[in-house]
Amino acid sequence: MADGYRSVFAPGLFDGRLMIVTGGGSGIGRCIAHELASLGAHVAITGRRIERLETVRTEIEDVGGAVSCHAFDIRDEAAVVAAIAEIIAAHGPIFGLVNNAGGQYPSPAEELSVKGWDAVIRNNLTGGFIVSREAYKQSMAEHGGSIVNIIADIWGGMPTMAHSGAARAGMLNLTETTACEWARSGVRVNAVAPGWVASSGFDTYDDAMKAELRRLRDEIPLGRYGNESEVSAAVTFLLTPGAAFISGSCIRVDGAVPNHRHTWTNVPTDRSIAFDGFPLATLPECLR
Ligand SMILES: CCC/C=C/C(=O)SCCNC(=O)CCNC(=O)[C@H](O)C(C)(C)COP(=O)([O-])OP(=O)([O-])OC[C@H]1O[C@@H](n2cnc3c(N)ncnc32)[C@H](O)[C@@H]1OP(=O)([O-])[O-]
Ligand SMILES: NC(=O)C1=CN([C@@H]2O[C@H](COP(=O)(O)OP(=O)(O)OC[C@H]3O[C@@H](n4cnc5c(N)ncnc54)[C@H](OP(=O)(O)O)[C@@H]3O)[C@@H](O)[C@H]2O)C=CC1
Repeated sequence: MADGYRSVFAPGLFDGRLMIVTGGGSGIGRCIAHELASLGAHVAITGRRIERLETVRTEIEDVGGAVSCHAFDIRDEAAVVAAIAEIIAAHGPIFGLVNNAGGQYPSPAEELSVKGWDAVIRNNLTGGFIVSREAYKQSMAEHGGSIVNIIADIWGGMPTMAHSGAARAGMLNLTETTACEWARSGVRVNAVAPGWVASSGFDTYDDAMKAELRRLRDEIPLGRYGNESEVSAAVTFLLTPGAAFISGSCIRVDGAVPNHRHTWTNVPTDRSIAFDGFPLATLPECLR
C-alpha cells in the first residue's frame, strides 16, 4: 500500500464525517481531499470531468481512505441541487464543504466580452453560492457545519484577472455575510486566500503567463511559490474544532505578498509628471 497523506492534524479527527470538496479532481482540491480522507473523513469530490475524479478516488482508496465522486458543473443550479441530495442520501449529513472549484483565463479588462466575464463570475462567485446554499438548506441548517471558500489574493489590483478578482472579492463578502446569517444554526463560514501556489492550475497558463509567474516569484517576500499542502493545512484547520470561534474570517496563504505591494520599484523617476499625465504643478499641494 502506498504512503498516505501526512497531515499535521490528529489522526481520526474527522472519523466518519462527510466533507465535500469541489474541484477535488486536481491541484489544491485533490490535496485537500487527500488530507481530509487521511484524517478519517468520507470525502465527496466533485468536478466537471469524471475521469479526473476517478483517478483521485483510486489514489485515496489505495491508502485506505473513504471517497466518492460526483460530476457536475457548480454553475448548473439543477445539477447542484440534485448532486447535494444524492451525496446526503448516500453518505449522511454534510459536516464540511470546501468551495475550491474555480478558475479563469487571463485577459486585459478592455478585451473581456460580457460572455467571458459572465463565465468567470459564475465560476468563481455564483457557483460557490449555489453549492453553499444547497449544503446549508439540505443539511447544515439542521445540525451545523463548516464551510471554507477558496478565494485569491484580492488585496490589490489583479492585472489581466479583472473578472476573477471581482468574483473573489464578492466571495469574501459572501463569506462574511453567510457567517452572520448561518451562525445561529451552528454553521461557520471562512475563506482561504492562496497567493501564487505551484499547482496544476499553473498548467492552464500559456508561456507568456508562465514567464510572468517566474518574475512574480522573485517578488514574493518568502522567496518561493506556495504549495498545495500549505493551502490544504489552512483549510483543514478551519474545519477542525480548533477553529470553533473563527467565522467570517480569511486566512491568507501567500508568502506575505499583499504586505509587500507598496514597495514599488517602478515608480516614475521624472517627478515633474504626475501618474495621470497632468503636470505635477497643476495638482493641489496635498496630492504632490
Ligand atoms: C486569480 C489569481 C490566481 C489564480 C490562479 C488560478 O486560479 S490557477 C487555476 C486555474 N484553473 C482554471 O482556470 C480552470 C478552470 N477554468 C475554466 O474552466 C475557464 O477558464 C472558464 C471559467 C472560462 C470556463 O468557462 P466555460 O466552461 O463557460 O467556458 P467556455 O469555453 O464555454 O467559455 C465561455 C466564454 O468565456 C470566454 N473565454 C473562455 N476561455 C477564454 C480564453 N482562454 N480566452 C478568451 N476568452 C475565453 C469566451 O468569451 C467564451 O465564449 P466564446 O467566445 O468561446 O463563445
Ligand atoms: N494555484 C494558484 O496559485 C491559485 C489558485 N486559486 C484557486 O484555487 C482553486 C484551485 O486551483 P488549482 O488547484 O490551482 O487549479 P485547478 O485548475 O487544478 O483546479 C480547479 C478545479 O476546479 C474544477 N472546476 C473548475 N470549474 C468548475 C466548474 N464550473 N464546476 C465544477 N468544477 C469546476 C476543475 O475540474 P474540472 O475542470 O474537471 O471541472 C478543477 O479540478 C481554484 O478556485 C483557483 O482559482 C486561487 C489563487 C491562486
